[in-house]
Amino acid sequence: MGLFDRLFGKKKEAEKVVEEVEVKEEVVGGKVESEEHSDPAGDDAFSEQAGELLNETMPEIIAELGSESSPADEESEKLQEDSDELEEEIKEIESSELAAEVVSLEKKNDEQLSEITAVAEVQEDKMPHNLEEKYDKSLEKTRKTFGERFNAFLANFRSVDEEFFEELEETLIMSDVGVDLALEVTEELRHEAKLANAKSQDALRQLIVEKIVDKFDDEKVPSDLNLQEGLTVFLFVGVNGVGKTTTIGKLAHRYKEEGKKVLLAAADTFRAGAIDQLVEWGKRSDVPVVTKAAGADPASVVFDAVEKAKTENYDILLIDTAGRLQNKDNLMKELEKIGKIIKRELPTAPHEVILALDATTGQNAIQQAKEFSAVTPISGIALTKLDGSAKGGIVLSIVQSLKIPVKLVGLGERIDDLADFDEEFFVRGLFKELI
Ligand SMILES: Nc1nc2c(ncn2[C@@H]2O[C@H](COP(=O)(O)OP(=O)(O)OP(=O)(O)O)[C@@H](O)[C@H]2O)c(=O)[nH]1
Repeated sequence: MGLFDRLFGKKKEAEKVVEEVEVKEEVVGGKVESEEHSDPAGDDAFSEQAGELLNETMPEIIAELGSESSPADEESEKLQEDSDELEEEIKEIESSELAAEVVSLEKKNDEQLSEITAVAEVQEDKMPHNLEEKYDKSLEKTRKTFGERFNAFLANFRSVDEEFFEELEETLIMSDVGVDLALEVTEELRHEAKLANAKSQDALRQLIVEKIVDKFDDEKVPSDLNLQEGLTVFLFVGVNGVGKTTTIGKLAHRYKEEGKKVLLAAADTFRAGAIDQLVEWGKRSDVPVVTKAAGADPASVVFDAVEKAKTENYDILLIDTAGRLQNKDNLMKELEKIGKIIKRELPTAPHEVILALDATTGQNAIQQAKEFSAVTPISGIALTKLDGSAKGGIVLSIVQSLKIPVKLVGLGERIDDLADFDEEFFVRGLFKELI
């Protein structure tokens, strides 16, 4: 292969042909030119010669151009092969890099998983494992606020005088124990020689807490739920958002777990969302829910539910109602109608009318309790969200001023975060750091 070919490859073949032809033409031309003057008659012969020459060389050139195994092709094939090899190599590198990346991602994933597991284990360790621990944990916020307020009051203590009692009264009211209880406790302490003789903050603290606990104990009303041998009907009332539906769901789960036959009734037909929410809780606890479309008469839902509960031998019927306090007359009429229907079907029912109150709302909850009590007799209170509240002291206030027992407490959002009220766990959880 000549230098030209090696340098410029097949692409230059055509140019080569053209050049060769030109060179030949030049030669031919030269002859023409040189013989033009001496032998014009030789032109034809020369043209003939040129033609012959062209005829001889062209097929060769064309053949060479058309040949499949031209050096240019070989070069190109080689290049192609090289490029294919390179591509293969790149692919190999890429796939090995990818594999390495996959391995490193998997490793990262494993590390993250084990981190999550470790965190979950720590959380699980922190989770209260028995009821007392649950109370203790739920009352953390209340205990802290209560304790801080109380200790701040005692830190200012100089002597047990009138100013001291006024401050004590104020501190107790601020701590959500309720005005009545605060006044009573303070009044009784005024006349106790023990307090007047107390010399240290610790002694004072102990005496005051003792007095609050004793008063609470004196006033307390039985807090056991009124369960029947046969069907027990619970009617739940309370304003929106206090945790009424959640409490029903948790209670459904509890009784279902105990092997009881449980039925729910969505008599809060005021909002479609409320019906859906109860249906959802029904699914979670695997218990049926009697429903009607939003806007239907709540009393008709109650009627269907009591009928079903009776004829199909249910043990527990939990009825959710709408708690519209905005219009007390309507609420009263609605609850009266529901009550009448229940009584007509089952004269001893409802066995419990539970008012759900949100512990985080403090004195507002007491106000709600007063308003509901004026509309319908309340047999017990479900105090929800005790775990998120710093105002758990209202339990004392509820018992003291309303004389309605707190029967259930919500200690979290999980399905099993509902407990019967336990006075001892509550008092210990509330005051343990003060004694
Ligand atoms: N932390 C905590 N959250 C609770 C508790 N009880 C209920 N909740 C939450 O409070 C919110 C309101 O609860 P619901 O059961 O929907 O309240 P409701 O009174 O039925 O409200 P409506 O359905 O609007 O009538 C939800 O996010 C619940 O998860 C509790 O004991 N602790």
